[in-house]
Amino acid sequence: MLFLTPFSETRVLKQVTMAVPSTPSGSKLGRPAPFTPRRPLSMASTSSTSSTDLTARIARTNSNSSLLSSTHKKYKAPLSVESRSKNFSKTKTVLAPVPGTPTKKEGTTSRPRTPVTPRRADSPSLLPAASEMDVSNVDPEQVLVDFQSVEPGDVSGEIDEAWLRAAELDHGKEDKVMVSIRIRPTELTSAWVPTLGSNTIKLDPAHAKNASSGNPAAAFNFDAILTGTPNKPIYTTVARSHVQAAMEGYNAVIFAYGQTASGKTFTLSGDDAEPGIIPRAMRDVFAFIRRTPTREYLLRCSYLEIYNEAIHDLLAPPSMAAANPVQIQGGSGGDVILTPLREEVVTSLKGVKEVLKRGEGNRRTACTDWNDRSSRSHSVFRLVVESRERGSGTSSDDDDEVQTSSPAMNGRHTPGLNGRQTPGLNGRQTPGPGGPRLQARGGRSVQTSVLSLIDLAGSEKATSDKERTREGKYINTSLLTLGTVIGTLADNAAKNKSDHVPYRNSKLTRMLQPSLSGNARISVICTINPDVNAVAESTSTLLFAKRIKNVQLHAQKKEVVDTEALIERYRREIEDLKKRLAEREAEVPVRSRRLSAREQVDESKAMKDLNGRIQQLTKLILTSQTVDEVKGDDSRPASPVKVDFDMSPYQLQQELLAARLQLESQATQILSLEAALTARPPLDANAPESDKDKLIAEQSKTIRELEIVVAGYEENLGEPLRAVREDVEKEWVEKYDEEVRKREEKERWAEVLVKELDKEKKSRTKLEDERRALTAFVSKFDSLGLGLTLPPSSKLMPAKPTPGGAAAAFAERQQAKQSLASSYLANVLANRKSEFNIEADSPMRLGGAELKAQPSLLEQVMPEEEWGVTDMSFDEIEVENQLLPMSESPPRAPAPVKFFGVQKVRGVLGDKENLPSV
Ligand SMILES: Nc1ncnc2c1ncn2[C@@H]1O[C@H](COP(=O)(O)OP(=O)(O)OP(=O)(O)O)[C@@H](O)[C@H]1O
Repeated sequence: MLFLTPFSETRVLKQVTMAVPSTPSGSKLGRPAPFTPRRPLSMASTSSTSSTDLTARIARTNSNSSLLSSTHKKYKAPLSVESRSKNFSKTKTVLAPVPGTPTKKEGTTSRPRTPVTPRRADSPSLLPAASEMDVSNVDPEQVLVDFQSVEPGDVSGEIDEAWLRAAELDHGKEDKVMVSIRIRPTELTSAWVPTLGSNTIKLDPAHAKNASSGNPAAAFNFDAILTGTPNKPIYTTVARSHVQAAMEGYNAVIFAYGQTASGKTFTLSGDDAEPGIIPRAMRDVFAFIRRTPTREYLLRCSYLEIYNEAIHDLLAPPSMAAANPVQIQGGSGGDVILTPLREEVVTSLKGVKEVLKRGEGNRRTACTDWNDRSSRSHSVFRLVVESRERGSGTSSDDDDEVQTSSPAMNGRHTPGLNGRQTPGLNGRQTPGPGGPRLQARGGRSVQTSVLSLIDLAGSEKATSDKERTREGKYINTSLLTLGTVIGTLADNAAKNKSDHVPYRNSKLTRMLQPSLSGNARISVICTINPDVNAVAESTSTLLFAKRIKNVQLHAQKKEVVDTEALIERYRREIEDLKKRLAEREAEVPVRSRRLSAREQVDESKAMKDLNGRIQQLTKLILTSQTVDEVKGDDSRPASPVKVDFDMSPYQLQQELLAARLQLESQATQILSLEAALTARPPLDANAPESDKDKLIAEQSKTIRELEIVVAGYEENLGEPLRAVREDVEKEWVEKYDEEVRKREEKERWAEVLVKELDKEKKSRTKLEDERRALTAFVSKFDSLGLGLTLPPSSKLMPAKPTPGGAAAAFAERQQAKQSLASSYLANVLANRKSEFNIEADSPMRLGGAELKAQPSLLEQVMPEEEWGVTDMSFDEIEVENQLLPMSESPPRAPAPVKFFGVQKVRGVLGDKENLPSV
């Protein structure tokens, strides 16, 4: 059995590496993997080892293995001569030195620089550009594995039936992470004291001073404390039950955690002599299939590594892997999708070995101060297990039968054998995440689970090599994040909290998110180096182990059912139930006579249950059909792998949108149905027809009564109220119209008035100007001694001039004229008022008092001194008044006065100078 690089190859590599230490690509094989000096290559290479030494070491190894937990006390290490010599035939130390004791090679100031093993250059034999077993190139139906196809040689000959039964009971028992400690054997003094019976480990008090953290005296308790070199007891104790769980449909994760050189890779991968958990798990997978004749399996492997926070596909050709680093995407239901990640279908143990060998060859390892072949990356080997009940071979299980009986599939479901094509393959080399899957069909559901086997890179102190130090930083950071995530999860579980878990802080934790969140069975093997100089690191590892023990799990099986078959099953059940119900109902009259009251109640309850179940199934059918309608041609609802990855992003978006709309309309439909259900009359669905008729009659009666009430209201109460309302409305409409009319009139009146006032203002201004001119003229006239006074009663007497007489006459005449104008205006206003029908008490009233309240310019009498005259001939006033055209508006009245006055003066003066022009 070869899972790792054959020794012969390693030896060649050793020579090449040592000859050309600084040119990794100088190897003919293109794989300058560093030689592990402490690992003997073969018996021939251990000539310095005496047979006495060898015997002693074998004895010690066996005693180590006896330190296993009680479950495996009787384990007998099956070490081959080769493996014994490999592990224990060194001249001085068997094991690699550990951190804290980096025994650098004597006489060398620095060890030969050993770069990290580059990704292997393409070797045609090992790295086909595209594997034929790549899942994108095969029809899943043609590569199924079942109990008949498993080669007898692929099955472990060491299966212990008793243990298997125990494992079956054990693997799903607890919703806790299984945590085991493996102490690497040492020839030096061990700082740790394991108590295997109670599965505890504590620090030897003599070395307590070396502990940097925690309580040095505290004993740690775990699920198993493991010692020794043999890997088989390790596998059976920490991994087998989880492998079994994965085969039964649960996700399972097994990982090794510990400081560098503590034995993680040895535990996971092992070597030829001591195959580790991965090869043993693969053997067990086929053993499980062989003893499960009821199911058929599709097995897909992937292998990746996380190096310096980048994910590399170890199964892809290096050039392709380097160009396309694997990305993590969020999938449905909290899953993560790794893409592009090659998955290879395996049908035999040989196939798995090839895949493992290829992946191992591409891993990055390097010589560090503590480990000659230290893993510089976290490696994850994943086996996706899809299984389905085997068809019985009857026509109902055949694909063709399913096709004809499943219209919803529209012929697009994966066909079976006979050379039919898996849809979407068509030579595609890079399928979407996961590629084609096993289809649920013929009523046979598909279970899917993932078994992840993880070899973490080891935590370490700074090394003497810059490149290694850089890697170490990435390694330590991601391990630190893992610790934080575990710590938070444990804390959340212990205190019933839901604090944010920083999964996204590293690729490792992001990838492990679905498992760490609980949907997986997890087994952790914490490896420790018992050397006294590594106490601090070992304590840290034990504290991590303690924390992860508290993480709560709740792994669920993932099963995809064939909806068509399910619906058919429901339909059959409904038919059956209806038949039973009808039979019971037919018996009711006869039986009810025989049954007691109590029995009758039970009988009715039983019938109610039957009816309830029928309804439930009908609902399930409706739901399933709706899902199928949404998916169109899909037989696997709720499975993300049904997306056609050939579709453009736009098409996908359209599909998504359509699905969302469909969902929304369904949600609305559900709401309205629920509302209808709530509003439904409270009649039991099982009630006899007579009860239903009674209820309907009652409701009809109620409706009629309500109708009468409504009609009565109309007749008795409604009509008078309506009449009153109409009267009131009519009355108020009239009043309202009247008010509107009045208001409009008043507005018109106001407009006229404003115009009149405007006119008056203009004429007054004009008059004022004239008056000033005349005043000036009269004053001048008087100053010349030409003023005259007319005797009050004698019209015939000639005028006798007196000083200031003209001014006085003028003032008098002006006053008379003003009073005349005022009375004229009052007349006009009064006429207009009656014309516009303005009431005496109307607020719009502008004539009379209001008009007087606003003193007219005509009424403002010029002060006496301005005029300079106080007297004016009555005749003149009279004449002047006679000349006033009463029919005209007042502003025009002063014009003749002015004209008269000036003419008269001119007549007297005979067109003398200084008369103002007008
Ligand atoms: N239980 C064991 N019995 C015998 N040899 C062991 C055991 N554990 C580890 N070794 C040896 O110790 C050396 C270092 O082990 P390994 O490479 O597995 O350590 P590691 O923890 O994976 O280190 P790193 O993190 O640096 O990769 C190897 O030579 C391995 O063979």
